Amino acid sequence: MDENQLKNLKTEQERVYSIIEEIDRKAAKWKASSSDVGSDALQLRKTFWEDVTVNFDEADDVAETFTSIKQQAALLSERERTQSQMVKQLKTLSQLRFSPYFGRVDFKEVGESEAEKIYLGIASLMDEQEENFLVYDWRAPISGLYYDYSPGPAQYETETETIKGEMELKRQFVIKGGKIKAMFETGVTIGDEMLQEVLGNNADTQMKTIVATIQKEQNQIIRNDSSSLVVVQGVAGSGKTSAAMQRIAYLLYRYRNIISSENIMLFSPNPLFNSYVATVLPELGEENMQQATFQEYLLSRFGAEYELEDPFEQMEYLLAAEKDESRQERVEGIRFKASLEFKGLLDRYAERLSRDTLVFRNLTLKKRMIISKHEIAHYYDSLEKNISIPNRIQMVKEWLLKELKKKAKAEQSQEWVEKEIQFLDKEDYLESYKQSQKKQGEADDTFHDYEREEKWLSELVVKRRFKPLFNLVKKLKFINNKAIFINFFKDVSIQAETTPANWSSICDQTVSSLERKSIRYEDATPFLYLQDLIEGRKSNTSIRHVFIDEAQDYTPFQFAYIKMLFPYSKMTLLGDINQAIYSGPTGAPTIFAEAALDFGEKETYKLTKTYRSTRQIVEFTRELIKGGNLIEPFNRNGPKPGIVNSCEQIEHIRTTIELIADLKEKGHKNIAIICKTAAESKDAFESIRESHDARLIEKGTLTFENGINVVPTYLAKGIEFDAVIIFDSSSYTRDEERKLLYTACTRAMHELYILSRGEFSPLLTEVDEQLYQAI
Ligand SMILES: Nc1ncnc2c1ncn2[C@@H]1O[C@H](COP(=O)(O)OP(=O)(O)OP(=O)(O)O)[C@@H](O)[C@H]1O
Repeated sequence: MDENQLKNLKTEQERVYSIIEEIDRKAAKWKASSSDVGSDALQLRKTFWEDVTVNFDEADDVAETFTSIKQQAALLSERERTQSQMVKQLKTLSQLRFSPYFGRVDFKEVGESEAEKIYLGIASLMDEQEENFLVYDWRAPISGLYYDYSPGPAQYETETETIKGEMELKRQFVIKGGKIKAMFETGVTIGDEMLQEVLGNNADTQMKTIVATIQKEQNQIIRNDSSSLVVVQGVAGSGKTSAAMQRIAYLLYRYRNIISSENIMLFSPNPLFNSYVATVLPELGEENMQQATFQEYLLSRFGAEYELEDPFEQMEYLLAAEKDESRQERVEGIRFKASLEFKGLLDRYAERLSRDTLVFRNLTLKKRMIISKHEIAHYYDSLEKNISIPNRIQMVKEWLLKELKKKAKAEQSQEWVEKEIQFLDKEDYLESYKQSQKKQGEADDTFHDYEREEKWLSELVVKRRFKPLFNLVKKLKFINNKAIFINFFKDVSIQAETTPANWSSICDQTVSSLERKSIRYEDATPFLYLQDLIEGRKSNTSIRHVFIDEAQDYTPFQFAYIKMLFPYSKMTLLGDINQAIYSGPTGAPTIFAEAALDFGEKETYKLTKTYRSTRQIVEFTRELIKGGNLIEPFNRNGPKPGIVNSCEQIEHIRTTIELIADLKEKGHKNIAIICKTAAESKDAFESIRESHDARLIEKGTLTFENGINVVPTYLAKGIEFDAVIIFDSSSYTRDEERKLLYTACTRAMHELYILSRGEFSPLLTEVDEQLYQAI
């Protein structure tokens, strides 16, 4: 370091110290007022009832009591809210105290004589007078300069105008515990040195924030606030998930008075992924968004009534099943059912249904018919055909509720009711007595006590018995959606141009599985779509922004359905067509099909630079896919991938065990043995468990832990490991398994090894031998 650099470092460190002093001053002040608010809230809770005027004597008094309670509750909740905001602010202050900022730009605005020094951190910090920013939030408009420009002419947008000027300096810091550990002047891209340092670290079971090193092209995605649909097609490891997480943080900041974390929804690829990204937003001082897998949504809709296949089971079938006629039919079915043409067929069918009748279910009680499906159909058919199906359904519902009430009343005199009264609890008798006493005071006193109680009890018995029926009707379960869906497949006359030639066999397959109450993954979304066309579903208005990660795994049909569920939401899709492991074995269209993305204002971004893996791993993995030469590695070095071609089973296991020991020895904390299927994973796990403390990851697993994880590819999606061992390349033989192998290999950050239990995969034979080491 030369003298000048030393001087700069000293000045910057002094500034850090002065910032920490300010943070401490603020923290002390806030702590004091937070404990005031805290004790206020505590006191309020303690004395809640003392300050409330409680009087139930007259109607007016009751109203007054109610208002008084409401006021007191509002006061308490306001204090509690302030208190929780203060706790949050104190937490942010303590994060800032550890590392107040990571970047600085000196920007001289046109017309100004001096450049302003802009320091960027995870949150803003004002000076004591609350006049000047000591640190700018990385999401503030002015902070855009840091991500988008190198020293020279630069500009940023505020809500109303473009501010132009000259960037005189751009500097990066690594500050830990209030000490500057490193400081670089940076050029066009944000510090290679800093990225080297970040990316060279061990993989973690939790994703990290990247705010200090966001790249220009990622920044555009993060800060796009004009498009209704943002589509990111980025290669493996290009920072799609990272960009999504920082984008959420950005939107929460940019629209902080309009949206909060509850208004943002992230569809993630598997339950493990939820925990993988769980700490990113809290690290940035924000709360986590809503998060679910699409399968979780489907399950919540189908409930326990059906056996619902998940995408993993579907894939396991496709990978393992013999290539016979039945598999071929299923493949063609999956392909067609993924398409918008198929959705069009369901629309046509629903249109036809609106002129026809629907299929209903009998309403029965203990096998006794209460209202038959024919009666329901009769009422439904009597309604005007030009009323929409969902509206007619609502009318049927109202009618059924009334009918049920009548039936329930008539039921009270039945013999079974009297019998059942004898089995009621003591509490019920007591309650009937109380009710009867209450009634005694009222005008009509035609009953004797006994009769009054008896009446009340028989009402109770019938009400309890009828309750499930009322619930069923309220949930529209009187519609036989399964039969309506089956009828669609039975009527093969409804066809599109793209309907496969063997459509009628596909339909037979579908019907037979539906009749067993088993819903295949490819049928789940179409089933719900048709159900929603019939029942009419209230769209979700609270979600304002939907993110879909690993978007390539969604079909155009599923995306259209998601759009229907969230009609008022903006969407951000992030995916990589080369990792489309579900559509790989079937050739089904993905969300990236042009028609699927026909959507208002759309912006598409392509990310071709990859950050996760070393240059050597990227140079190897990109050979596995078509068009891989466009993938640009980040220049970080490591050993070339190793390929071990062992044939014997015993030798294969011995090599795996030794390799894991080697990787552990080298200090890798997070090692994955990636397998093609769940069965292979089990097998691999059994083979190594005696020698190594490993963990088998299955679809029910909720978190990754550091150590040795044995995992099928589809559960390793979106996640990364220090070192990856592909357990058996010989199981990837078909071209359609290319994406699966590519996805598995691209999980590696520092080291990649490929083992084979027999001949190594033909998909690897085309790879240039220079790019790997044969071991
Ligand atoms: N700008 C950046 N600064 C620092 N690290 C980055 C940056 N961009 C990406 N990374 C790192 O690269 C790795 C891959 O990022 P991420 O998982 O977001 O990529 P992805 O495109 O979603 O990958 P995949 O599609 O393979 O799952 C992560 O370790 C992430 O922290």
